[in-house]
Amino acid sequence: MLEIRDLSRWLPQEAIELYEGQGYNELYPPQAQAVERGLLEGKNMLLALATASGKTFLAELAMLKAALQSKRSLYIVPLRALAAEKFDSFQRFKDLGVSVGISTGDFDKKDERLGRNQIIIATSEKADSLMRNGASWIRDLAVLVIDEIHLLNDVGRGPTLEMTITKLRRSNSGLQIIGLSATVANSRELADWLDAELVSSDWRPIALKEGVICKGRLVFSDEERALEAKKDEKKDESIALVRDTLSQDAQILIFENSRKNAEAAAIKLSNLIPPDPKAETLSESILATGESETCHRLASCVSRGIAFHHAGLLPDQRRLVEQGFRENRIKVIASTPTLAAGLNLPARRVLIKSYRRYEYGSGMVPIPVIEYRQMAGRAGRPGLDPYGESFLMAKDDSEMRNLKEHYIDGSPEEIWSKLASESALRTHILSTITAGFARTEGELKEFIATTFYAYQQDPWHLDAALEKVLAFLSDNGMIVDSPEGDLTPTKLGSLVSKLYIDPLSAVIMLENLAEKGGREEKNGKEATVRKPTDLSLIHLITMTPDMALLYIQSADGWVEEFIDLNQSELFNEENYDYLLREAKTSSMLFDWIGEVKEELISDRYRIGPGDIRRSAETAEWLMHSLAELSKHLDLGITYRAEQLSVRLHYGAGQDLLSLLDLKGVGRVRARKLHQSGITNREKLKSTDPVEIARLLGPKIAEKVLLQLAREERMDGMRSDEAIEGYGKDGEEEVNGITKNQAASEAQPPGERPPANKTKARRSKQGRLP
Ligand SMILES: Nc1ncnc2c1ncn2[C@@H]1O[C@H](COP(=O)(O)OP(=O)(O)OP(=O)(O)O)[C@@H](O)[C@H]1O
Repeated sequence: MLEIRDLSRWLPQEAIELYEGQGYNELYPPQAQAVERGLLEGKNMLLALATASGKTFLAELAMLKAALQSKRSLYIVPLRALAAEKFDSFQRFKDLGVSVGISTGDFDKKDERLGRNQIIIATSEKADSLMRNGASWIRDLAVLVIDEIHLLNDVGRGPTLEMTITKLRRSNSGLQIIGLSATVANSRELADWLDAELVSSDWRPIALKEGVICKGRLVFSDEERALEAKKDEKKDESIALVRDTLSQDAQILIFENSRKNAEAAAIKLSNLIPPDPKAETLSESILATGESETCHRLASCVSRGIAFHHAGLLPDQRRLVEQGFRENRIKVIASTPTLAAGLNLPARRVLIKSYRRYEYGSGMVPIPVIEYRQMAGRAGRPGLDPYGESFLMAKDDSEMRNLKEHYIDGSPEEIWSKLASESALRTHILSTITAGFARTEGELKEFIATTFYAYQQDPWHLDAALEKVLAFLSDNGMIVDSPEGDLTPTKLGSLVSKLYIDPLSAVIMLENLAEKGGREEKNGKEATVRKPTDLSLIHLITMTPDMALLYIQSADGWVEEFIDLNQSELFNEENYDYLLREAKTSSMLFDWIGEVKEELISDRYRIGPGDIRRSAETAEWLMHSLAELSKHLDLGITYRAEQLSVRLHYGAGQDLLSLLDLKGVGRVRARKLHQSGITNREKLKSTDPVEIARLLGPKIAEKVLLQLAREERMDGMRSDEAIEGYGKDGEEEVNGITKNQAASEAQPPGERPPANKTKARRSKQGRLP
């Protein structure tokens, strides 16, 4: 047994007291094992432990020890929501004099200042982009923590994570790597790749009883209980389970396999429970986040202590639901599996309503055991529950036996590197070359040989793909590939890598712009050479593999009409199915910048407000990239594309641009000012503060006036940082428009709906090398 105070060998008394103050007395057995195996002596560690078994605490110890020796740590997480959760949690280290930074935003920034912190939290995409953009501190790390490292197995996120780890290991000598993982079948292999000690265990601080609900029974391996169901609950036993849970004054998380089912389940359950005064204020806070139908539905459920949770919600809405559940104001959450991915949100009970999930191209498929465990492992709140219970649902005894055998008694799967995909290689090979990790083909192969992919399987599989990717990069002017095997990045290659876009996206943008301009000559016809319109530029970015497109549904007949009407503004897309999806997505983005109300967009395109924001963020980032490409290649659309990028950020019209980057003034308030004749900043500065307060309300008005006063003072002496990257070609300064500084949360590709699918479709179009 190892007590917290025994850690004084490595950590100062204040750190020990901080944990003791939180109620920690002794280390959990796997934690003690990790310390005994050298966690605090700089050893690399792979901690393959059960959900909620205290992995983060071990990472904290290693990072604190480094910080107190003035060394820096990087903590990589898969999701922005998780980054925010860790950032909030690590704030308590401030009392020890340890500063914590977070970076999840713009992909083409160096974020040099972040290096002043001793602990830095970033998503894997952001860490990758920081390396591409040459942040110096990222080559001076003592500890690297990789949360959810088993995501190396994920087609979307895995390759970026794998390349980021490989590069960080190469550029930081003496780096201590700590991988936090779910239990996986080949954890030994992963540990060996990392040169790490393996601590693997199923130990949990709270016992977990795993069962199956079948025909009115709760069946566990050692006992069986009857589930009391009312007559009308026989068809849906989940209702009986929720009622039973609520009668014990406990909370339950229900995992559904689609957003629709999650919402339907919450609505159905909320009809069973009377309004709860404790949840009323929370419901009001949710209503204040938006006006969409989804928001109203959520607020109505929450008023009865029930919620749904999925990626179609706005981040604020998700946060309120999570917080409400932690504070026990919400008793039931019906969620898609997003909630299982690492958020610290335990409940007494977990119900996995369907073990099947829809997968594009394969139909309904059973979820992996790893995923089942992540969901089931949310059951049981340390210190609060005597034990946790999780349930699967079976329609008959045979299904029950299968579920028991496969999920409850079965072993988790192995994880496999997903690096070999051509689209992943295209972007990562370019960044490997531009960031100086490989200057020749030989060095590139040597670099690849240090990846998890090469550790698991013979890298010759990669050779053919590598050749193709190098040919693509060289044919498209991103690298110079000499006959001697030297690989030199071009200016274009470096720019594309720094912008953090798929090289194929850049090629699609550049080829289409060139074609449009040259159409007259190319076809030998009397066609007018048109200047791309705003819609053209929006369509152009939706043609790239970096943009996740909306799907076409049966009610979308209008999209064909949209295409016919706007034919002259759309670029040439050979595949009609893609054209339909691109047109639908472009139309949605066009509505967004045309200030169409969010709830109308939600209804028209049948997407959640969270989806609108995510699409807009991705579009903003791609449009900014287009502007940068234009700036460097003199394409003549820099100014327009940059303005469009800002409009995509705010979802607002061109005429509001000079008002939009005032903090607290969104598109609605900016329009209000504009309609009252205050059409720009100068006019705002000369408006009577009383009038501003009347239009914006006193609080926002005060904020705005303060900003204006600060601006006056700063006039003429804007800091270099504030205008970084701007005014380089003179264009940007025409209207005094400043950089959209608020656009700091561009969407990491890993959080978009499966980019690999969008990428795959491009190869079908024959655009790949
Ligand atoms: N030794 C300990 N004594 C008391 N509480 C602890 C101890 N270690 C961790 N905890 C608490 O247990 C909870 C779960 O810990 P933690 O979040 O570190 O688990 P995890 O394994 O990282 O979870 P996840 O699988 O969700 O990533 C936290 O509330 C944490 O404060």
